[in-house]
Amino acid sequence: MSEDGRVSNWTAPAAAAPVDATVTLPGSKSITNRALIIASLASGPSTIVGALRSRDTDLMIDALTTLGIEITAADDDRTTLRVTPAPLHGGSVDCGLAGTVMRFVPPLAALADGDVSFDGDEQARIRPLDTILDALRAVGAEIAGSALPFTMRGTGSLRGGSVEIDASGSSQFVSGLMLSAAAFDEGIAVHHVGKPVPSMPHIDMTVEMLRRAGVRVDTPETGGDANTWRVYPGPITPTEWIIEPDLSNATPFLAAAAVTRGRVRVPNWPQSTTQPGDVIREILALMGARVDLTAGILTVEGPDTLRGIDFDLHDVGELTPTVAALAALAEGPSILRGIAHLRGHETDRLAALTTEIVRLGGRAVETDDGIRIDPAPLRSGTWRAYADHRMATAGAIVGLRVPGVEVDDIGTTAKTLPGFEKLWDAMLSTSITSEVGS
Ligand SMILES: O=C(O)C1=C[C@@H](OP(=O)(O)O)[C@@H](O)[C@H](O)C1
Ligand SMILES: C=C(OP(=O)(O)O)C(=O)O
Repeated sequence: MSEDGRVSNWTAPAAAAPVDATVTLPGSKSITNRALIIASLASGPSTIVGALRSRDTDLMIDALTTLGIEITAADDDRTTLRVTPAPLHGGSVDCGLAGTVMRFVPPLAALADGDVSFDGDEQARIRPLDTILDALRAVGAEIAGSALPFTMRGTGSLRGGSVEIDASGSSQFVSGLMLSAAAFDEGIAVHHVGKPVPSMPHIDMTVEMLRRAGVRVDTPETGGDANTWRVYPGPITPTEWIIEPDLSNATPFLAAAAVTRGRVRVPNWPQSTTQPGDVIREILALMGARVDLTAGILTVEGPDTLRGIDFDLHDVGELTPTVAALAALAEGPSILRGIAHLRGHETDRLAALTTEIVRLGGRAVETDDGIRIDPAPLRSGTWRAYADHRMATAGAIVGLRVPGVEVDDIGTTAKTLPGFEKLWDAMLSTSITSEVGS
């Protein structure tokens, strides 16, 4: 759905020629929403430069503002934000379909003086949440409910302490607990038990950003305890956050080069990063593309023959829809593994991807922990997005090579990349520099 609530059908443009474009991406959702939480609990005002403005980040801004934080955008630039902390009070939070809002805000809301009610989109109500709410209860919070909608009965402080959780369903349980924990009386020690935690780079991102703001954090690597992350109580330093471009959102554009024998350049690609999107370089190279990162510009050139891939995406599950679209257009079989937890993303992504690939004549089957995709000619038809921004962009990739693919709800890309269609059209309109703005 688009921001104004309309469902918008969109015929994905087929590439008449190899794409040749430079695409500048807006800021990272994950870094922006972490910066907003950390800045809200800091000991003074912080600045965020290059913030993503999208449904997920605007929901985060609204949530924090509702609880008392002052967040203002620069007059001439919506992506520059000033965040001024204030005592937190009760309110009502709309999580939309944003995992980062529904998992990162409740720990902060436990510090509010008053009730904070949470709700979200219908699909958000079935996303896993009880793990983090149970953890908050175990460290002193009073909460009515165990999924959306629920109410946090804030008392102005939270004890904190040690808690054991099974975070195999989402890394966001660990990140959410850590992000606000410096403001808990005893900080927090999160001990994970269960199958491996997915999306570890996102936990690394949390740790790195907390440390940048002066928070003391122990990890399994630095603290000595396997599967335990510890955040010590203490002040959070006001910080100037410079947000990297969203590398996961870059992947459909890079895929466009890979499937059209074209060339796409993405400037401002970080030399080192905790964003999982960086792994697209390895994936595209394995599929046969030429990948080069020089002077901050990532260039991908598509191969004559796109190879299938056997890849464990457990750490970088966010990339699955893009990789599945690539695999559906590849010459050989692909196996995408390690991603059972994607059944709890915006939609059940394993079911959604296999259904949509098969609907267009492709060969895809769900496995216990992923998808197997075999080469088959695809035909025109409707590609359903299931209110999932990355399903929508996966349909756009397929449509580059299969004329007549209609994405039923391209507006859902506004979750993290408003203006996606404009940017996609600009990429296709030849070798030009295209930018999506605020
Ligand atoms: O912490 C984050 O910013 C995210 C963590 C990951 O969640 P899961 O661990 O639930 O996959 C990722 O898929 C999501 O898009 C963003
Ligand atoms: C899983 C995703 O989002 P969320 O932050 O809502 O979990 C995603 O963006 O791929």
